[in-house]
Amino acid sequence: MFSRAVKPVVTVAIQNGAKNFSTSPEMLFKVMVAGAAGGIGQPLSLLLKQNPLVSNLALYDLAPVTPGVAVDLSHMDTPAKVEGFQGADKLDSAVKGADVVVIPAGVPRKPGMTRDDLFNTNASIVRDLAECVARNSPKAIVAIITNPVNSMVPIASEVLKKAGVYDPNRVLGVTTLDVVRACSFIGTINGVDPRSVSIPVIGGHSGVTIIPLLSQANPKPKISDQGKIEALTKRIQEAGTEVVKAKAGGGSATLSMAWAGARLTNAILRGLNGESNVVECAYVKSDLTEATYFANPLVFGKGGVAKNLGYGKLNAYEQALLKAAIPELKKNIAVGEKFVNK
Ligand SMILES: NC(=O)C1=CN([C@@H]2O[C@H](COP(=O)(O)OP(=O)(O)OC[C@H]3O[C@@H](n4cnc5c(N)ncnc54)[C@H](O)[C@@H]3O)[C@@H](O)[C@H]2O)C=CC1
Ligand SMILES: O=C([O-])CC(=O)C(=O)O
Repeated sequence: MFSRAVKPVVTVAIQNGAKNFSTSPEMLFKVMVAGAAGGIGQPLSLLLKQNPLVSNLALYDLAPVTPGVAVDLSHMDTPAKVEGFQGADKLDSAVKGADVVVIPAGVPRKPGMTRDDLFNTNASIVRDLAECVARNSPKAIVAIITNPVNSMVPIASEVLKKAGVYDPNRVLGVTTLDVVRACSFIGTINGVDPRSVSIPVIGGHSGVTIIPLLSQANPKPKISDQGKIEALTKRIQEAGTEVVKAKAGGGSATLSMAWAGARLTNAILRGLNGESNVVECAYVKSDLTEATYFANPLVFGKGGVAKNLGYGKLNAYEQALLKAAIPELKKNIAVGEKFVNK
């Protein structure tokens, strides 16, 4: 049975996707990965096994290879204790005591599909996982990677609401890959290290709902004309499809997603650990726009989302992008809520 470890204060360096930084971990946390044997789940678990804030890594999946993935990772000479949980009858034990539940369980796209085409298969997977969180670890922070993210977060939220344990600060949709891509593309354009780039990407995680705020990028992309700004925006919005096409039927982004997922999980853990000024974008319950869930920069703290930083000033082009995104987001949210409340 898991019990949370408390470690003496030491200074360690953590590789956080974009940035190197130091922290003093006092608390260590249990992270559960649902879908841990998959294309995202395996490299995500590999990255989480290296995180000094993780004491216990629970790897849950339906796939028969799951116990083997856990044994494989357990041989890494890092402190996190790894346990594998294969099959639905092991789900409750996997979730029990989890501080963070990361969900990349579900089917990915093939060429020609939209993320919404995954709804019918993935909705019940996320619903069942959220029910398990409500039963076993209602205070866990739930980070949902499974697509369509715009609808999956409302599903998990409605399930937790029904169970009477919903805390909007603890349920997030993972949009970090959009930020990672924007930083990567701007880094290339500007000829700088992409780790030195920061940019908010707001809205949601599909097509027109992905809104990179290039006007707020630091440094700004070295592009003079509006046509090129629009082309870069489009590339970020369609980057998932770029990978789906390149993999030609072999799935969607897995490695860059694992990197992005590890980055967001690390931000969540740093917040839980009491570090201040930990900021990442994620898709959460929101009253900033007419869409009741919305992604933008958030401060993470001991209870998950500590502060919503909003999205600042948009230029005319970005305002038009936002206008186009809202009806789509509202539709995606309604579909998710209806699935639980039908
Ligand atoms: N939020 C984002 O930015 C991104 C989201 N995704 C999404 O992540 C999801 C996973 O993608 P991949 O890892 O490439 O797929 P995959 O098919 O390689 O892996 C999915 C894993 O989930 C497992 N699984 C299925 N049903 C399950 C259940 N009920 N409980 C536990 N595990 C279950 C499968 O056995 C498999 O191991 C997809 O829905 C994909 O669209 C992918 C890339 C980026
Ligand atoms: O495009 C997909 O289906 C997977 C995904 O969400 C992404 O890569 O952004």
